[in-house]
Amino acid sequence: MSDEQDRRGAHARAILGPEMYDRLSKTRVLLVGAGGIGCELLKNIVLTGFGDITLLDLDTIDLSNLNRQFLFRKKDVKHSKAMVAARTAASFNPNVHITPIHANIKEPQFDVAWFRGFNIVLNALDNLDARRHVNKMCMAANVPLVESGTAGYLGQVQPILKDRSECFDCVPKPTPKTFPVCTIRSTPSQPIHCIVWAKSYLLPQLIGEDEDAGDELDEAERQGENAQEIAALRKEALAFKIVRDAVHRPSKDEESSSAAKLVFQKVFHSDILNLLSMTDMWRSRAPPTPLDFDSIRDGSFVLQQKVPVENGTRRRQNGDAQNGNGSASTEKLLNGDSSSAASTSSAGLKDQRALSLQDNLELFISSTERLSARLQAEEETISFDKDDDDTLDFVTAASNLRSIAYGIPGKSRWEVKEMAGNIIPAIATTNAIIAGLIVLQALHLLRKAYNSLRNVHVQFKPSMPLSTINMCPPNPYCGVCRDTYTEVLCDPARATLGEVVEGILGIGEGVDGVAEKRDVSVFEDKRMLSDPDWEDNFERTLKSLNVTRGKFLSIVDDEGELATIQVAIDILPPDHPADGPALILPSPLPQPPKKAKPPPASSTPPRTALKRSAPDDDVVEVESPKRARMDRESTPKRPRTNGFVAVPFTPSKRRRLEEDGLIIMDSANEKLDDDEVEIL
Ligand SMILES: Nc1ncnc2c1ncn2[C@@H]1O[C@H](COP(=O)(O)OP(=O)(O)OP(=O)(O)O)[C@@H](O)[C@H]1O
Ligand SMILES: [Zn+2]
Repeated sequence: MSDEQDRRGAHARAILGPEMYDRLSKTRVLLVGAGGIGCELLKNIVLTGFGDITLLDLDTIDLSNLNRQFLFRKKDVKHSKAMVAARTAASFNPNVHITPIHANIKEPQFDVAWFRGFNIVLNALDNLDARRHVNKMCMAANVPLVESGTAGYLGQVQPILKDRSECFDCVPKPTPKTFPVCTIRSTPSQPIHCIVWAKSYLLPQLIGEDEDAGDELDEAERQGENAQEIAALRKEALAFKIVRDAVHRPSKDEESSSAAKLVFQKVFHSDILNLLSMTDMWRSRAPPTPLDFDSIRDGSFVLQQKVPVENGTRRRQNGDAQNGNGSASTEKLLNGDSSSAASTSSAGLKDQRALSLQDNLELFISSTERLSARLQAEEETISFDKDDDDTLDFVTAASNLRSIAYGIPGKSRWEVKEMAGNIIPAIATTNAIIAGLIVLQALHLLRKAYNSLRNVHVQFKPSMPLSTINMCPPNPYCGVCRDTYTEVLCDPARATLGEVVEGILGIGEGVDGVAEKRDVSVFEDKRMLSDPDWEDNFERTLKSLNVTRGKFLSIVDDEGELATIQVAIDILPPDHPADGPALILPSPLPQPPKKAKPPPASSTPPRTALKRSAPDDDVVEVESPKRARMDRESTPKRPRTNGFVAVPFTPSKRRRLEEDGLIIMDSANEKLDDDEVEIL
């Protein structure tokens, strides 16, 4: 060791002890995420002396990151986070080797074998999906993981070690705020309902990936779904196609606001008139008011209903603070006096300014025109991004217009950004504290000092900012870490599903001590690929079933006696002869233990556990003809809507809305599950 190296590491060596310090220089660590926590953590592990760091992030640097992601400078904006962070941090300690990767951790090349190449994984992510994925890969590869997260002043660090501690999925995560779709679709009563509508329903349908519903409806008709419903869906799909086409290809001759006008008249006028015709719906709630494009523009529009006044911006917006005349001024302002709104709020930032009805209409027109121009230029579809001004303006304007129609207070662009983007202001200090705690837990894991491991929480309590919880053993019903993990090396273009499944179960030719055939179902994620009475896919190659490198086949015991086997699909070694076998099975074959008996009916197992392993899980995606068969046989028919929602959703729309956290209720009387929150 050089003299400089010696001096540089003197403190870390004294604190960690020479043995641990020397080990760290050879420790291979994967750090996933180079954002708020990731930057702090990279600095920590570089200075502590972790010698071999792989840093992975999919994103590029945004201006808004610079206030806390201190490894980045203004000149780095739009460059890869992983690359820039690695370059900056490398200069802190020349003894450390950092490999930056600009990619999504879910990509297939980051398979189980790749994960196994690390001694420890540190998560510095910001979303559930990626966290779950890394957790599962670490369970499969049996690599210790430190999971972390912050939200404003709150933070959490969770060390995870297979078979010794709870994994990330042992405890079900609370579902993010959810809203019954009928509330979003027809009966909003809060600003957030209108924001969700604009962001998750209108915007995707207008400029997003909403595919042509025609084929889906044809299929639904063939499967005998209610004809009246299908007809209503077709009519609605056609009406929307006209406005969608207008935005994608506005006609050159007409005035430039014509596409925006078409959309406006459909969603804020015709659709509202339609809803009003369902008189039952408005017996116990205030009916909405249809808006009118031309009369709002020329200032002659008169809004019949009063919009309730909310504190803060709304009060200023309505001019009440100035003239103290509540409802009269509300009406005047909503009907178009935008100049007064602008002048009364001139003290605030532009984005915090309250918007009048006319302001919102103008913003709606201009943002629709901007989005339309982008669609005609090079972008095929555009999705919501809080940092994309055009989509944010559109959602701001559309949600406010809807709010006005329903007599709900409006929101400033600033507030819409916060609500639509689910933004909790990031606090640099919380990230720094959490990053320090991650290193402490990582050191316990590397030292195998398992009794010292703790879940640590940073809390908003000045008298006790940190609290710790002793490690809990895994949840015996967890559908992730209680599974048995194994791996096959194969050429997915040649290996068949049957060869893999029967090979893993020890059935068939060439296997010593032929095993008794067990009844199993096979899944890839939530797609069912076979069950004991339906093995048609056994002849098909993995590739043809889209089961490729990085994915898992789940072999589920139909009796529910044995743990599920998760088979990771990996590629053949590079020196494998081209004419060699298409499949290398693990040796010894996995021996799944007996599954823990489910708890009594009153204490239902965690939702996530059920979601992962239950063979009768809902199958939603239809990806192959085989799957269509599966869907027909096992998915109960959707009950008829009772007229509460004017037009039901096509299956793909339902799926997307559900992914956005919306619960689709087929009837107004349907009850939400315990872990779902209805925002009233
Ligand atoms: N699947 C993934 N693969 C790789 N990196 C990911 C993945 N998902 C999220 N990340 C990265 O994790 C990091 C999380 O950091 P952070 O929470 O500070 O988010 P941010 O996007 O930098 O900031 P903000 O969301 O507050 O604007 C981000 O840099 C993000 O790109
Ligand atoms: Zn678990």
